[in-house]
Amino acid sequence: MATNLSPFATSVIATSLWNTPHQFSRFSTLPEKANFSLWVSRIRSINGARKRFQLKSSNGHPLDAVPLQEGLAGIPPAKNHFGSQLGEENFPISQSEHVESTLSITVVGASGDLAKKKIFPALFALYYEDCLPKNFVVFGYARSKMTSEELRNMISKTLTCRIDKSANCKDKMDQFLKRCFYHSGQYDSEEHFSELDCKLKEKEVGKLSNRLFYLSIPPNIFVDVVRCASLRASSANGWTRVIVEKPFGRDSESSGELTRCLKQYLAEEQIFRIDHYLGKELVENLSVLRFSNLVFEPLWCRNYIRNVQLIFSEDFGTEGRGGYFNNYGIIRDIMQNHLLQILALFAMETPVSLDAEDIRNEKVKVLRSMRPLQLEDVVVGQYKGHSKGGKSYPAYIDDPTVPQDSLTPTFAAAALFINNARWDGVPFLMKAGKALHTKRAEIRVQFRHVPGNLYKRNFGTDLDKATNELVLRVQPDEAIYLKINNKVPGLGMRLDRSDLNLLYRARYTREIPDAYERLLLDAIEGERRLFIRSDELVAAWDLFTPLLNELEERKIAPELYPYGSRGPVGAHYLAAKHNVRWGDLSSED
Ligand SMILES: NC(=O)C1=CN([C@@H]2O[C@H](COP(=O)(O)OP(=O)(O)OC[C@H]3O[C@@H](n4cnc5c(N)ncnc54)[C@H](OP(=O)(O)O)[C@@H]3O)[C@@H](O)[C@H]2O)C=CC1
Ligand SMILES: O=C1O[C@H](COP(=O)(O)O)[C@@H](O)[C@H](O)[C@H]1O
Repeated sequence: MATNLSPFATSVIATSLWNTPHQFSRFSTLPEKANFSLWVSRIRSINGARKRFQLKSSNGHPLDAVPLQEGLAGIPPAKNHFGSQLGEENFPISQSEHVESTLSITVVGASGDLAKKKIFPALFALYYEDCLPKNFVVFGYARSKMTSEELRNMISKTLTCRIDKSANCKDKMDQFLKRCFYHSGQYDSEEHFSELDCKLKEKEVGKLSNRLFYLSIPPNIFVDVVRCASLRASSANGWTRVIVEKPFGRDSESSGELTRCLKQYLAEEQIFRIDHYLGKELVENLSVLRFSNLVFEPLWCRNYIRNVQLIFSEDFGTEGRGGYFNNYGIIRDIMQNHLLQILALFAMETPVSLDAEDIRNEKVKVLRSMRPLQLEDVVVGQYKGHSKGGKSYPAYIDDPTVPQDSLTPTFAAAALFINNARWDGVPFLMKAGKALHTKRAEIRVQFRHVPGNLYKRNFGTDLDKATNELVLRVQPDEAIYLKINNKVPGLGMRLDRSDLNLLYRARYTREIPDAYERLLLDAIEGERRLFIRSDELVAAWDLFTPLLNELEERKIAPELYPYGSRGPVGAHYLAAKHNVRWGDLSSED
């Protein structure tokens, strides 16, 4: 198997083998080339090192990664770029065990919106929290002409200190910025990536180099960059990983093609497909809530849950991103990835362990059990211009980069079903929209009615409203609350609805880290739990592609809704068809 992969990919397989004894069976050819007993003794020494190493990734579970701050008891034997053989001559153990390591992070597309808004600030936050290794550098790479000093100026404007931790912040920023450099180059130029490689080597000299590339660029240039980086700028002696931003294709075919192309240069273990919703605190908490509290897990099935709602809404339009958005639409932008990932986490069976593969195995089973999506179970909408309080808000098609006759949905609602024993018949309703009345993301779980409820007549007419509802408010103002029925104090017997509320800002003074911090840290640590595996991606696209094709082939016109409204009325009919009332509509929310 390894012989068909690039040298870059082969070195990563070696890394995996090196770090996880159980993976020997998967890639059994590689250890045969090396001295097996030597491998085993190294693994033992790595395991020893792990015990001393304070893990900092988001999973409280032993990692596959080589500890970054230890001396290097875990250097993988590697092939060099010219394909020389794996083996001891490349990595004499006596040397490797004493070599210091360094981490080089290259943000490709450093001049762009995401890099400025999220990636550099997240890297700084990790530095500030002492989560980055002692030796690290950050390189920005893009076509824009800029000096390192200009890059520092640019990113210094977006770095912020935590409110709860502002001591020495200015000094820390200066120290961080000193570690940031820039290289201008074309995305398809091997020569320019060779130049980057030289600059990286200058910083890494004498150390074992681990390299992380963050592709913060439009998807049409992903493969060029991966090719150039893999051939010219991958690490010769440490690991090389690549974080890929969405979109991962626009349907099954293009996504498959992207995966195939990436895998010409990278092994699956090197690809970190990011879905930043998986890095959000409340999404992380979903599994904790369910698997560490006895009160929830027994209820987590069709017998007790009436429906589940996954809601995403933004109170602004596609401003500035119309060009990108028009080619994708809200279903590809939010539903096929962020909401579907949450659904899979919500609905999966208990994984064997917290290991990334165990969790992703369970998620993929859910995705593959989804009932094919029917057009009649989907509503699409597009926002139109609207004036309110003397202010006018644009229509989607007012964006100069969007064609006047665009049918691209900026809103969608869908009813999905999971064809398995746990969830048979339970509607999972998704709703995602831009330019709505509020900004919010939440998971709502509506429970069934209490059978033979003694207090039925004390609820008045609307029994539906009196069922329990569990809400995980992902953002803003993170909270988990459970709606319960209780007696109003007094001599009569009147029932009321109240919330048992875990409001994060009231419970914890600590600022919640941004999702990109968690995900970057995990990629650095080699923790793949929160990244999308290729089979998950296949299953996600297989679910949505037929629907997307049908919408496009039949030129389904989206229902127009005013900017700042609650979205198309059709979403309510869809919910009603499945006996559901959207939970985000009640007044107390
Ligand atoms: N922005 C966001 O909030 C989010 C973005 N993403 C994804 O992250 C990635 C980066 O997003 P974002 O920063 O907004 O993207 P940008 O459009 O800002 O592009 C990033 C950089 O790529 C270069 N670039 C832009 N267009 C092209 C092109 N057609 N050909 C070659 N190079 C180009 C530019 O750098 P230069 O000209 O200097 O080379 C630009 O600064 C995208 O894949 C996006 O889908 C995902 C989630 C949210
Ligand atoms: O991936 C995306 O997410 C953002 C919303 O992210 P959030 O963390 O601010 O909720 C969305 O605006 C964008 O369209 C989409 O590509």
